[in-house]
Amino acid sequence: MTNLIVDGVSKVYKKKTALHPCSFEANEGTCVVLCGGNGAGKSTLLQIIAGILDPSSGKTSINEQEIKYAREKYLEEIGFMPDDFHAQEMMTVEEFLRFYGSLRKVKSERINEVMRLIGLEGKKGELVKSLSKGMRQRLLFGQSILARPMVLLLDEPTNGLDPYWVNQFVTILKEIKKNGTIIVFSTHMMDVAAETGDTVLFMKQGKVIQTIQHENNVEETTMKLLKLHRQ
Ligand SMILES: Nc1ncnc2c1ncn2[C@@H]1O[C@H](COP(=O)(O)OP(=O)(O)OP(=O)(O)O)[C@@H](O)[C@H]1O
Repeated sequence: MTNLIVDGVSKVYKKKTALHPCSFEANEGTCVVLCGGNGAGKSTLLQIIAGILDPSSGKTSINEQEIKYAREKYLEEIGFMPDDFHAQEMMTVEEFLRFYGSLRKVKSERINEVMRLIGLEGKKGELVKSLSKGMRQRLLFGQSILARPMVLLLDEPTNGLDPYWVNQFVTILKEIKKNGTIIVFSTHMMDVAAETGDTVLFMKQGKVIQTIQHENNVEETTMKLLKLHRQ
């Protein structure tokens, strides 16, 4: 059974603490959502789990493989969607997916399947730089799921999506969860958090101030989260 353990990870930049020690566990087929206002520490935590940032303390492991001792094995299990593009603006949509697919030996059929799933088949010859914000988000999301990772990490995947694609995104996540993947993602959309999260971690100033175990009442969870935002 796949299992992700985040054990006391923190991040300090010079004198600033971006993330206080944070711990949680997630099992196969479950979703942990990170909520909280700007600067709460969500991206920092995701980047540490993704192996992009080194924590100042603590450790993360997937199936008992700790990143520090089995980096390659650990990273093989991860799909990561960053919050924006960094360098691939001059690739076409198809080139972008094929490039990332080749890094993980993804078959051509899977690349076409993902292109259809994210609704960008008709845009496959267009340059990334010419895409709208929502289309870019869909492409970044597509890249993260290409290799059907065991652990899927998504930084603000709903940013810029129109209501149709927010809905599609929720449907796709539920399917991915059914296949056993562990999902951890951040969002400012409380209803999406309540709809998809088995656990919601509400963060403020680098600390998890509340952990909500979602028990199928989407409205109640949404209201709880909105209340926390107002505090
Ligand atoms: N490279 C860095 N150097 C110094 N401080 C940083 C650095 N990166 C992030 N921070 C600080 O760490 C804190 C947490 O930032 P983070 O990006 O993790 O928040 P977030 O919850 O993802 O916010 P948002 O919702 O705005 O994306 C912020 O106060 C931010 O200014």
